[in-house]
Amino acid sequence: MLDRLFAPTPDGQSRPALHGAARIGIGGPVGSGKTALIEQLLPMLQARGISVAVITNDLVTAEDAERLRRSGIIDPARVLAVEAGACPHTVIREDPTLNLLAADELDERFPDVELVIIESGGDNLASTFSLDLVDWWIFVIDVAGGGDIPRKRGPGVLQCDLLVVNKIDLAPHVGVDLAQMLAEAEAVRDGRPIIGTNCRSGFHIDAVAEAIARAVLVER
Ligand SMILES: Nc1nc2c(ncn2[C@@H]2O[C@H](COP(=O)(O)OP(=O)(O)OP(=O)(O)O)[C@@H](O)[C@H]2O)c(=O)[nH]1
Repeated sequence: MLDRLFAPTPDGQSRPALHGAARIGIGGPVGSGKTALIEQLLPMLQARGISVAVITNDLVTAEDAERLRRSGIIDPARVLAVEAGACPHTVIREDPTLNLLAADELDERFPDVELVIIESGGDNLASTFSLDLVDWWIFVIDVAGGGDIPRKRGPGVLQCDLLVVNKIDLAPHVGVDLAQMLAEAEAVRDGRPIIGTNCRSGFHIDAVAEAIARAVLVER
């Protein structure tokens, strides 16, 4: 099993993880590519020898969990679904009990699991993760949502540990100046990490996997 590192926080401090596997969050607006990012990340993380499990959050269905279970890229038993039944951010921020219980269940069922990925239901730019739930979190926005998203300074964009700007392949089709969008994202985040990805082709997913490994796992 991997030794755990202390997860770096936005203020540069480190805090100990009190549970078994490292827990990371993936949030962002509806349709930005959160599930697609997980589908790309899983084989890459597994290829590094990292034992992974996933928790998905949907409003009233288990659609994202079913999609991952059917994908063949992960043991279906390692995918748990939380049905939020309310605004998705409620169960990742205000009261993450359901997700904490699901993560504890995965720790118990699969003692070898080193990384639990918690995908939030699609939300708005204000959604953020409680640090009681995750050690580190990614916010996914996409180019087709508009080049002005970073300028809106949503808490998700500002506070996440890693901002993923997805669907960069669509920039020319939706009239977005990608270089400007990335520069504005960098400016509002005071230089904290941003990665532009294409979750259909897999472009730059290796950089996301590397960022996860560096943040919450001993590199391998
Ligand atoms: N062109 C392009 N399409 C993408 C990319 N990433 C995801 N998509 C497509 O965008 C759509 C939404 O992707 P999902 O992964 O379902 O998005 P999501 O954020 O999980 O959606 P919700 O769970 O409903 O919030 C799907 O049709 C994907 O195929 C990308 O990088 N480029």
